[in-house]
Amino acid sequence: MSTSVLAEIVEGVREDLAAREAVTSLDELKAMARKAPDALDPMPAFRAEGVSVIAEVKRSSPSKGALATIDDPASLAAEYAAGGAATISVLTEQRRFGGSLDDLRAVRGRVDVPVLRKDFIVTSYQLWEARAAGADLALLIVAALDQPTLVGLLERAVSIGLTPLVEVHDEEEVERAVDAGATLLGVNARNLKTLEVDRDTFARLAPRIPDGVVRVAESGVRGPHDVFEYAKQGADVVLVGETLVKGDNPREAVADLVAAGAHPSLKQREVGR
Ligand SMILES: O=C(O)c1ccccc1NCC(=O)[C@H](O)[C@H](O)COP(=O)(O)O
Repeated sequence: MSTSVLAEIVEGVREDLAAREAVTSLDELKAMARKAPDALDPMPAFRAEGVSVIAEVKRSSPSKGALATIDDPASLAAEYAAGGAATISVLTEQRRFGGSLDDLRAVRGRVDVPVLRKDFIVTSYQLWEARAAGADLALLIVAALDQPTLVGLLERAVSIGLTPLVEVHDEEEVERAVDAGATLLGVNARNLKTLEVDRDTFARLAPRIPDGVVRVAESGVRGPHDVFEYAKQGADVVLVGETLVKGDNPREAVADLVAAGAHPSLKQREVGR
């Protein structure tokens, strides 16, 4: 994917957003968000012993096309939670990932753990939408935002109770995320130009993330071995999509990842806490 494909995705997101804005005003959305149950804080679990797992509801992707037929996202999320997932990520982008806010609402209605809105968020309207749908976290992708917009969205997210997960792909973006005040920082191993996954990206960038910032390793986790490796490199959290939706026992698959991240030999690792 070239950067222009990211721009293409964001263009589609903006078109879909304009259609929703024509139906629901920002004031109406804010009123709905204020009626939502208080947001859950994912950070205590992320800072606890062992590596936390964010398990993703992912129907399809630009890199792989259709991944799985997910008839009941809430049941899938419930299986993830039963396996020990600390947070459920729901891809809500429709055109390339086949997701929706309906998926997020369904998941929210079923699980007790925090829920992440995973999307290409470019305006505060989408943050209010996330909160109104019951999300507890929202993704902010540094590559999709200029610095003032990143700072503004991060502050807005926090002010309405959402925990922002700030996603980076390279050294410069780490600096921008930290300058913006990120406390939960995701290193995505998927290169946005080629769509290829390079699992060494996390090891390269992790030393640049200050202590106290929670480090999330995103993308390309094939199984327990990758969780173990990311943990050794300092990951506090892993975010896993494809491997879980393509497997036949999501509860067991999540439990295996959680167990790998809690391996006794990891006790001495340095973590960004
Ligand atoms: O998954 C893609 O192809 C993709 C392409 C362009 C931008 C984002 C993309 N994925 C979003 C994600 O960050 C992943 O869904 C998430 O990290 C889980 O990755 P994986 O475990 O490799 O499915």
